[in-house]
Amino acid sequence: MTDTFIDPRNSQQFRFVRNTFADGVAELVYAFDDGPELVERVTFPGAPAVPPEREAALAAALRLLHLVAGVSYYKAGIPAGIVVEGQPLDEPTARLLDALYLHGLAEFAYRNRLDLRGRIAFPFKRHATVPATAAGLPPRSLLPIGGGKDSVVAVEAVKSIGADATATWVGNSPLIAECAARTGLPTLNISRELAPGLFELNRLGAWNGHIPVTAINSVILAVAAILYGYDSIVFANERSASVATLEYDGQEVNHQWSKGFGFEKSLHDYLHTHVAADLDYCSLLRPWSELAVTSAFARLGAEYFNVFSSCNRNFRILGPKPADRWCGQCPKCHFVFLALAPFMAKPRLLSIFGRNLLDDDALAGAFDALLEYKDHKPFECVGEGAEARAALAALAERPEWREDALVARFRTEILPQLQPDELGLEPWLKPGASHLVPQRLLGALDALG
Ligand SMILES: CC(=O)N[C@H]1[C@@H](OP(=O)(O)OP(=O)(O)OC[C@H]2O[C@@H](n3ccc(=O)[nH]c3=O)[C@H](O)[C@@H]2O)O[C@H](CO)[C@@H](O)[C@@H]1O[C@H](C)C(=O)N[C@@H](C)C(=O)N[C@@H](CCC(=O)O)C(=O)O
Ligand SMILES: Nc1ncnc2c1ncn2[C@@H]1O[C@H](COP(=O)(O)OP(=O)(O)OP(=O)(O)O)[C@@H](O)[C@H]1O
Repeated sequence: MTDTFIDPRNSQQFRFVRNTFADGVAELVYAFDDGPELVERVTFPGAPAVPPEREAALAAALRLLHLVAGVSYYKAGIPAGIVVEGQPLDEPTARLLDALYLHGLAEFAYRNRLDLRGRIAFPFKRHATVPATAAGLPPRSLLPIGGGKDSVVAVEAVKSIGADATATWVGNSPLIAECAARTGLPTLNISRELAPGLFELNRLGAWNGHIPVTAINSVILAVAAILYGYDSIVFANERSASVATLEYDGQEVNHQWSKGFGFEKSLHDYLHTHVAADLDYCSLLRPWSELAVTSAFARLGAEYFNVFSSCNRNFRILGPKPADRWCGQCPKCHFVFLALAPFMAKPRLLSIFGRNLLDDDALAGAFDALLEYKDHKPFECVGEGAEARAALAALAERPEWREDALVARFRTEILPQLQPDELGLEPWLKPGASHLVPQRLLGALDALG
């Protein structure tokens, strides 16, 4: 092993070296060729010793975490070779990872003009895997909190049926901590420290870009569920997250790929067969569009209006964070402002954002992209173009909004080009059929209807 980093774009192999777990700290170790080790640490506070019937599940969840979290490091070099030290993977594990790395890095590949098709192939040995058994997990849920409207809506729905649940988040965001405290639920904060070597590799000119962070958070929560004893992990990923940002050269690029239903179903099934038969993974908001979620948030979220934020710039590890909770400049701020506007009193919305984003001519291009007018949807966690158009069409009819610069522009320039029967708000408020919410929590799903 050498001790100096070189540009990983010249490497031949990405190696999953080992993972260890002691005193509540998981160490996930990677390397390019025989270069320095990259060590990510995830700390589970006050982790108890697991009972014997959960040991196999914990080992399987930690191994999966090692494999999934590797995507942050693999992307730095994308070498042709992938080596997994230790016990060979079985075919279903390799397939899960192939899909995650290919689709979860699709935006990264598109923006760096790379083609990862045919390049990512996790090695596996064909052998029969003994299916995971039940780990004796008690009936309580981990509710991930992201600081924004989606998790608030899911939390309030779960609270409404009195289910036993813990508000959980990964990382050290004070904003998320404040939202979690506001839920009134018990809380669990898991720390995650990326390998410092990744930033050194970035300085050396490594490939860089977006990664499927929800997949990583999901598997961190799977480890937590086994460790602390929870039978379900209940995310707040809406239906709209499954819709691609753009398509090119016969493939879809979805900024939110690991928030989509395809990944949810794959991980749900994998956890049952390979980790613990009694561990459920689902998204409570899966049947709902972004507009249905903002409508529910306007109804259920008043307690959070002065603490929540959907602006992802708050959650940077390195880059500058906004002075206020909403930067007002990113697509996420623009979309959430627009999606809340039909459901919230205008003065309330302006007090949350500090200004009227729809009365700012300079933002015309930004809102056009949200509408998929002259541009594709931005690479951000935003709803479908059609729901953005429905929201603006609704505002165009409201006296308090219709004269604001961008609403007036929409009325005169864009609306005449659209089909009136495709602009209704109501269809967006109806649930879709697909979800994986377990029986015990179905009442929470009903609470949103
Ligand atoms: C907060 C954020 O949006 N960050 C994205 C941004 O990174 P930036 O350089 O501006 O800041 P940092 O977050 O401090 O990242 C520093 C470097 O570390 C890499 N990195 C970070 C976390 C991680 O888990 N793995 C990593 O490798 C990162 O690449 C930087 O080099 O731009 C980056 C490049 O496009 C994005 O990768 C950063 O995104 C974060 C991983 C992140 O947490 N983003 C979520 C807010 C996010 O995008 N969520 C999506 C869900 C996507 C999914 O499929 O799960 C969403 O809400 O739609
Ligand atoms: N740091 C985190 N730790 C654990 N879960 C997270 C974290 N960040 C986001 N999540 C979860 O990932 C899912 C997607 O995040 P997303 O940012 O869309 O949700 P949100 O912050 O609740 O709402 P918004 O769309 O308003 O930002 C949600 O279930 C959220 O709780």
